[in-house]
Order: sequence, then structure tokens, then C-alpha cells
Amino acid sequence: MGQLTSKVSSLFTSNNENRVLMLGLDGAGKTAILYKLKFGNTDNIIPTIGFNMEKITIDKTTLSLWDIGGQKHLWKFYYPTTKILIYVVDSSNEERLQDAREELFGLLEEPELVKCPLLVVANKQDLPNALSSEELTEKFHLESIRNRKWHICGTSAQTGDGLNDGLKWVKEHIK
Ligand SMILES: Nc1nc2c(ncn2[C@@H]2O[C@H](COP(=O)(O)OP(=O)(O)OP(=O)(O)O)[C@@H](O)[C@H]2O)c(=O)[nH]1
Ligand SMILES: [Mg+2]
Repeated sequence: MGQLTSKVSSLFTSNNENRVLMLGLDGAGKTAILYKLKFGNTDNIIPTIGFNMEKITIDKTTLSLWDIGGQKHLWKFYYPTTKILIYVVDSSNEERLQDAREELFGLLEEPELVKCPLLVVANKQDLPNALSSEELTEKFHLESIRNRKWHICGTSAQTGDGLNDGLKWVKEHIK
């Protein structure tokens, strides 16, 4: 069983890509962000079963953006070889903030992700009740993260605001 798991896992990993892993609760907007960046729109998005992967080139650096569906038990298969972790939050959904925070801090304990810089994406900033990135920093106690480089950016996958700034940070911190 262990061997099978490791074979399945190896299907999803490659050492020579700039793997950027996008995680976050279902409905946070991971796929919307990926499609807005890649195709310029967020039309026809449905909940992700499995994953989507798109390559995006910025200033001659090609990033492989892996958007994994919110089914958390599958996330671990995608950890190996990840260089940057992007954690997407629905800033407008206060009810799920605690859950989102717990998932994030659980990920920060994962040995395979321990060396990955972290970009927290405070998504859905176009919605009137969205928490700002400063408010989310406080609610999530992000200042307590000391074992890696981290950054937060406010985005809207709908309008595209903030996405390029986030991508630029990723490019600057990928090794
Ligand atoms: N207003 C607004 N809606 C958004 C934004 N980002 C995503 N959405 C919407 O939120 C819903 C969920 O977005 P998805 O991209 O499917 O979320 P996901 O994180 O990929 O969810 P799973 O695939 O289930 O893990 C969709 O209806 C999106 O159109 C945003 O920035 N603003
Ligand atoms: Mg999705």
C-alpha cells in the first residue's frame, strides 16, 4: 500500500519544474485566480475534482501553477518538489476564517513544505464585506510565522486586481 501511494505520488511530481502549489478551502477562488491569470477570465468555473495545472511565464521564469481541489485528503500527494506555497482565502467569508487559518497552520507543519516561502492571498476583495489583507494578517496571526519568508496580497480574481503583484512576489522568491 505504501509503495502504491509513493507510485501515485511520483506521477504528480517532477524535479525540474518551478512548482507552485495553490491550496485553500473549497470555494476560496484558487481556480478563478489560475484562469484569470492564464486566460483572462473566470467563466465556466466549477468546483475542482482533482487538480488543474497551467504554466505561466513571467520575466522569462516559467512557473507551474498547481491548483488543487479543496478535498484536503488529496493535498499531500502534491507536496513533493513544491517550491512556493500559495494559500488562497475567501476574505468575504468570515464564518470559515477559523477553519481556513487552522488548515494553513497545519500545512506549515508539513515536513515537505517546510522550506517553501508562503504567499497568502486574501481573495474576493471586490466583495463589500471582504477583510483587507491587514485585517486578515491580524486575524490569522501571520506575524507569528517565523520559519519562512511570507507575504500577503489582496486580490480579486473577478477584476484581476492584485494578481500580478502576487505573481511577482512568487517569481522573486522561487529558487
Ligand atoms: N466576487 C468574487 N467571486 C470570486 C472570486 N474568486 C472566485 N470567485 C467565485 O467563487 C466561487 C468559487 O471559486 P473557485 O475558483 O471555484 O474556488 P476554488 O478555490 O477553486 O474551489 P474548489 O475547486 O472547490 O477547491 C466561484 O463562483 C468563483 O467565480 C473573487 O475574487 N471575487
Ligand atoms: Mg477549484
